Amino acid sequence: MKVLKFGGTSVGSPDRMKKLLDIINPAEQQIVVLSAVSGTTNSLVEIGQAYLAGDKQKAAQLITILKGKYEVFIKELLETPEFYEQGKEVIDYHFRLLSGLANDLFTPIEDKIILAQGELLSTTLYHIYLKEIGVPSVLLPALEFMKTDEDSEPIVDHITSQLTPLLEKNKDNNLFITQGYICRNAFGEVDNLRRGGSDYTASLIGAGIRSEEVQIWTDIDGMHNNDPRIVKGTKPIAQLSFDEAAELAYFGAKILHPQSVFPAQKYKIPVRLLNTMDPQAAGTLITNDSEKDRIKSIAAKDDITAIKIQSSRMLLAHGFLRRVFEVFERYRTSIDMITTSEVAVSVTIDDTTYLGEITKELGAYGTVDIDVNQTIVCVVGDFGAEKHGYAARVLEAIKHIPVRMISYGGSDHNMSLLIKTEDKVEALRSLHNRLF
Ligand SMILES: Nc1ncnc2c1ncn2[C@@H]1O[C@H](COP(=O)(O)OP(=O)(O)O)[C@@H](O)[C@H]1O
Ligand SMILES: N[C@@H](CC(=O)OP(=O)(O)O)C(=O)O
Repeated sequence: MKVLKFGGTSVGSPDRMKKLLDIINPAEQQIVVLSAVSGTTNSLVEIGQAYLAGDKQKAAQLITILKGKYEVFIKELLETPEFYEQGKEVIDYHFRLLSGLANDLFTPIEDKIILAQGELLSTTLYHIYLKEIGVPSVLLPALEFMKTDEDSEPIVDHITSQLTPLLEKNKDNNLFITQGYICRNAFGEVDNLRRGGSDYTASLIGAGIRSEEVQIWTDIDGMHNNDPRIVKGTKPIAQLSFDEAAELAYFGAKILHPQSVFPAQKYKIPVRLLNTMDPQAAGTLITNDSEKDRIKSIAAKDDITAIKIQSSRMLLAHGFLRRVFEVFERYRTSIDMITTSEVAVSVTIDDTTYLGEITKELGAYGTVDIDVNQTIVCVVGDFGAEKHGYAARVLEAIKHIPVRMISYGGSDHNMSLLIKTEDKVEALRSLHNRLF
């Protein structure tokens, strides 16, 4: 069975939703994972923020605006009065729930319930649309099988044990629709897999049911060799290894949720990135194989903070780095890049929630310098220890840009450079012109 995920842009209008059937083949067994209609999750985030700030009036205004958009949406999606009424009831139910939260004590638990409404709406409305046009489908509630543990890690075995009987119960059906992004956490509360998490849902389901293939359908024909929002003339990459795709997704290629690669990689399930607007385009195939000896793509990740700890005590000392890293571990802050010299170590982080505490504790080991507004530019390809010339080509391409850190050799696929965010556009364009 294949798993097909359609992102917010692919279900972003009634017309787009209707066109999904050009891609979905109701004669073949498949699980279709839908995101929320584009823009919805952003609006839900704002509604939650208004409630958290105690501004019920603003929350009510935002709810009215969003509800208005859905009222227009179902008018175009559902043409017969009977199914339009069903759509209207669904909208009324979800928006009553959103408004009703004004009467509760508002905590992050209620906030997560708000965020879940986007995917619940899109999947239920699509299910009604399929009924209207006579295409049989089964709506699978993701909250029954998608679960995370105490460390917020999804539990693939839980998906297998909960989803398999649901599929078995409906084995005469071909088409299954379910929500991306949403899950239950270890306490049984409604939660989510973080922004952009529907890709992750698709990959987790793929792993859970040992699917033959996971397809991520979006608004572009696969992973491009640079960020198409910044650089002109980017091109799709036909094939990537799981490791290369993971590096690109983690370092900013928005087309793929960073964690979505791992479940597919673990269970060796091919992932295809495909374009809803051009279904015939080849897209990108992600498997264990990849074209060798080539620079594949460039990505960039903003909002990076660099921290340098300088200490003569580091000279010839063992255990220094462990003590430094323990500080980050205590504050559950992950490190992206590391470079060391004999008297200093520099690391980068993107989560600055505990920056103050971390800086204070690191102060016990040496002088601490912080640089904000940094960007990691990541060049991905196949350049293992035996290859030569790649680092030189990369550095030559950005020789006019100040580089704060360079990381090379951590894996065979990645060379990362830390630069000021203000230099990012020039760096991406210059690398593109020189490397491709
Ligand atoms: N290297 C890249 N290759 C392809 N798309 C990229 C890349 N970097 C950024 N993007 C952006 O990712 C967008 C698709 O991702 P996303 O917004 O998450 O889609 P969806 O709404 O379908 O989930 C594209 O429109 C493109 O602008
Ligand atoms: N709706 C969620 C989950 C998601 O994956 O969306 P998209 O597929 O549009 O990136 C979000 O906006 O974060």
